[in-house]
Amino acid sequence: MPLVTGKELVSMADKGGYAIGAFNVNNLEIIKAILEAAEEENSPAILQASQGAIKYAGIDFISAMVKAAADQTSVPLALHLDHGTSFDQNMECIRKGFTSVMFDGSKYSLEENIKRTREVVRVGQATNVSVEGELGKIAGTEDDISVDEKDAYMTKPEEAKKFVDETEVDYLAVAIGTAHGPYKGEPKLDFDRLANIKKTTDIPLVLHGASGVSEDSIRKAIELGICKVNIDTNLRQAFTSGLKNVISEKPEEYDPRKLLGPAKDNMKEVIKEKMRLFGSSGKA
Ligand SMILES: O=C(CO)COP(=O)(O)O
Ligand SMILES: O=C[C@H](O)COP(=O)(O)O
Ligand SMILES: [Zn+2]
Ligand SMILES: [Zn+2]
Repeated sequence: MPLVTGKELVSMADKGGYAIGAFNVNNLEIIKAILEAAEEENSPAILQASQGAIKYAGIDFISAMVKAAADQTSVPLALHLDHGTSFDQNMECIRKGFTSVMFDGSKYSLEENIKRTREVVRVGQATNVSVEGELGKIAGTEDDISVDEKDAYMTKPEEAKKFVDETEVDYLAVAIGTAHGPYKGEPKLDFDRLANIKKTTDIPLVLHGASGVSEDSIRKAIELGICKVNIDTNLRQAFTSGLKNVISEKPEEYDPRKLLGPAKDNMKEVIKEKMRLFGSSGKA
């Protein structure tokens, strides 16, 4: 079926008490892994393109591949821009068929973030494309942030209310203790903060940096209002370990399809596990 909006999927999850997996895509094999997982689990899914994906594959290529893939699929899928950096990039993605975008204004002051995010939301509302905003800073695990800084980076519930009211974003990415990339230990999430943000904003919330967060913490975060869970690192790890295995088992193999196929299948299994954990399996 044709791509659906992100809001359609995420709002249903919000009402149903589950979350939609938003998986980062960079190439054909990753797109296929998500598609096959979604079909086999009868699950909706969001495919998202990061800044790195745009540099690697390009907006046109990603958009064409994902649209073609969705047309062959019987479950609802959305195509989302992950951590969009500028108004222009958001507009290009809207023009090229993305059904959801993100303006990440987390590096700006609250007022500036509101102003810039609002501009994107206005176009999103006019074109029926969903918009995600980010408040608080979701850093990388390698960013070496002190405990004090961590606290300052977290999303403040009262600011979240103002941000959501004034921008009218469809969903909000919150900083509650997760970070992008592989964790050294187990991250501790600030569940009280999450519950407060949900209470004051009452909109679908997004968890970034969810790879490596324990299953219990993910379940609890979903119970408290997370409706979109972003996963990239765990997919990369699954693909690469699958690839390494097949290369070591068949060192003479020279056909890329015979190396990338098993890597894709390994990634697919991880995606299916995530769909079951998020509760989106059977919800297509
Ligand atoms: O938040 C993400 C993409 O926006 C993904 O984070 P991870 O790579 O930590 O899973
Ligand atoms: O948001 C972070 C994602 O893991 C994407 O990272 P990337 O820009 O290296 O593709
Ligand atoms: Zn960010
Ligand atoms: Zn992210």
